[in-house]
Amino acid sequence: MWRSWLLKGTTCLLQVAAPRLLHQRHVSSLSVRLVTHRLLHRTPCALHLRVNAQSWSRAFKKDAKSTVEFPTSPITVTDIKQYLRSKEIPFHDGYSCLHIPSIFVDPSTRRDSFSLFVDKTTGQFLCKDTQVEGSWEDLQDCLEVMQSGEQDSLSPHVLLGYPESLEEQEERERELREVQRIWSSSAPFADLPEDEVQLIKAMFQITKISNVTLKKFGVRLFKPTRSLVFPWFGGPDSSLKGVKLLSAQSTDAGRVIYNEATVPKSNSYHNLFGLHLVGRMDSEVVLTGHELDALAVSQAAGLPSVALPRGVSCLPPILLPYLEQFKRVTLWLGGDVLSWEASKIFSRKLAAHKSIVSFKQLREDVYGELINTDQVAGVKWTRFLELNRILKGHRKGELTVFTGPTGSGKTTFISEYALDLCMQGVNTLWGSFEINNVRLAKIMLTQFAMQRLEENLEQYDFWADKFEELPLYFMTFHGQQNIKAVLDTMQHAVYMYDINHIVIDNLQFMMGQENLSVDKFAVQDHIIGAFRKFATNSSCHVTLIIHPRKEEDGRELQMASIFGSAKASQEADNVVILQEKKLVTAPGRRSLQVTKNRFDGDVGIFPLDFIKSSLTFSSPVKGKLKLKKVPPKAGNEEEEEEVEAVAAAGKKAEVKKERATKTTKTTKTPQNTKTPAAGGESTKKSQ
Ligand SMILES: Nc1ncnc2c1ncn2[C@@H]1O[C@H](COP(=O)(O)OP(=O)(O)OP(=O)(O)O)[C@@H](O)[C@H]1O
Repeated sequence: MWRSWLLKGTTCLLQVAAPRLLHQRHVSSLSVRLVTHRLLHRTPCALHLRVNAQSWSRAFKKDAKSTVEFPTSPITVTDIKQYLRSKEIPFHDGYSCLHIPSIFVDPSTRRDSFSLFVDKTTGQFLCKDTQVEGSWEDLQDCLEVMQSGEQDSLSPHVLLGYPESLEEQEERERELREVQRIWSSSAPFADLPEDEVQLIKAMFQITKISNVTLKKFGVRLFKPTRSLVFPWFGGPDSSLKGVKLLSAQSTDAGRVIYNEATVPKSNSYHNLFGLHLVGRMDSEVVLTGHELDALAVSQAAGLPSVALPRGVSCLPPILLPYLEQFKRVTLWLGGDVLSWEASKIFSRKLAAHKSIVSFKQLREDVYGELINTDQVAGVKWTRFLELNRILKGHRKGELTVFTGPTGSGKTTFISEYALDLCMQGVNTLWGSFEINNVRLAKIMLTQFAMQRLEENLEQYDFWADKFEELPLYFMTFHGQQNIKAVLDTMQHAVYMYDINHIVIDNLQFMMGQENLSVDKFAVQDHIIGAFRKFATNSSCHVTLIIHPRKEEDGRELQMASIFGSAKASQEADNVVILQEKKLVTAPGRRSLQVTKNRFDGDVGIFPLDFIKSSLTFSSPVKGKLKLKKVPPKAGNEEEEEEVEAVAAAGKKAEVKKERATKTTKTTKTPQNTKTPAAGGESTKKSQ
């Protein structure tokens, strides 16, 4: 029964998959709507984690965390090929990488002659034999050094130009010890009594997964927290590099909540779970969003299967070399719209042609949209319910133009608006040209913690640790910028981090570099048009803040206050205005007006009250709070429950405080309130 479902799903998908283009890999999305849910009777938890370019395993250079630099010399595959030819380096043209002989392995001991992979989009390289990785510039330097010294190979340590700081080294060693500690205190399923095995399987809704499959993938049980432990074996010696812990908890409402935690931390957890089981000659693989799905596929279909480290949220390019050997990659990510969209984005990265589609491909997408109308409407805000009522949600590929009077709080509002989405897993990139990233991050952190951290400095690390987990990146630009440089950076970030939302604050900072002999509004129209095109082509939402071109005292802003021509207003999918009515009785009172909504045409306006202490515009959440749980740490289940309870109490106190500040300024929020992500963020639920 089980197997027949799987095969049915496979066949169905293969019928709708794109006709194979010459030299192209077959990338298909399995119709999980038909399969996975029934297969395991469970829906894996959503992953809301961040990946950045840091690699735990790399022995050298680390990127500045969460900042996206302008790629100094955007590279093309033609440039890379030309360079390699000029150096007489042979290469194979792969799907997403060029393969060259590794220069870090002595030619006489090379196991695989083409084990160094150069990413066709970024030029970044990875040697699979030695794990050495670096930028295109690094590779060129290495090749120059090698050829000028007439050497056959280089030491893998040649790139140790950026030694780890003592702190980094200590952190890495601490993590390694933690990995070993968890692993050695975890039990293989074969060593557990059968009744306990059954209980655990029921908890994770994997009763059909056999002990043999669990053993094959090395899955163990960490008894103190009853978490499943998924190992990360990597490197040339397939050694243990990290672990992922998955725990399941039942709620009073009878739902199951899955939490996961990784060591090392999520931003350097680059594991394709199950990769160590893939043979060198395998030419087909199923790529799943969750470890348990990889087990199910392997058991039911007997196909090599690997799981992404962070589910559908991203496919880090650093993993692409490991997928190069496969002629067919089947994406099995989930049946919801988010997963469908991720499948499309990932398949582009894996080689599907960007500009050719047939209705055969579209047909499944159209069907998906028809049966998932709510998800098609986009990610809902948890702090701005009125915005959901009007705009229905935040959708990929759209352009939102946002304006408001000078100094009215545009940046402050959009910061909270974007933070809300980011807290729900929308990978977000900020281009803040007016205020620097430290100030912006401070505003966001205050909004995240919903309190003045200046007065609660002892809580700083707690909130900063949680904040660091958000999939949030910042461009490092400041002041006037050239639009092309900004667009190149955006493109790079979408490729590297699967960015879904880009905020540009604000358009005026791109105007200065353009040709001023041309009409100013023509320039503005041109820039809006460029962002529009980017949003559509990259399936990424762009929120563009624009200063109004004219403000008249006492008069509300309208669409015509922003745009130079009707053409520009046509480009935007949504137009949102922060209206400011200066009332003596309520000086902070603003209204948010939606004057254009291409999705379903609904427009409207609603009031916003500003809470100065937390820099938030969202209305305090009424009733019982739903709070996100802290990812489990070994042995702290009790503490976790306590944290939740304290969090709820802390939040109530905060709301009370806001009311109380009107009469007195002496009330303080409780000290040492270990509040996890608050602000009405809903608990991750299994569906
Ligand atoms: N509703 C409000 N009431 C009072 N102060 C506010 C309100 N919203 C924001 N502020 C404060 O006003 C200042 C300016 O806010 P912000 O920088 O967000 O405005 P802006 O519209 O982006 O400004 P600009 O027009 O210069 O780009 C900040 O100190 C912010 O904390």
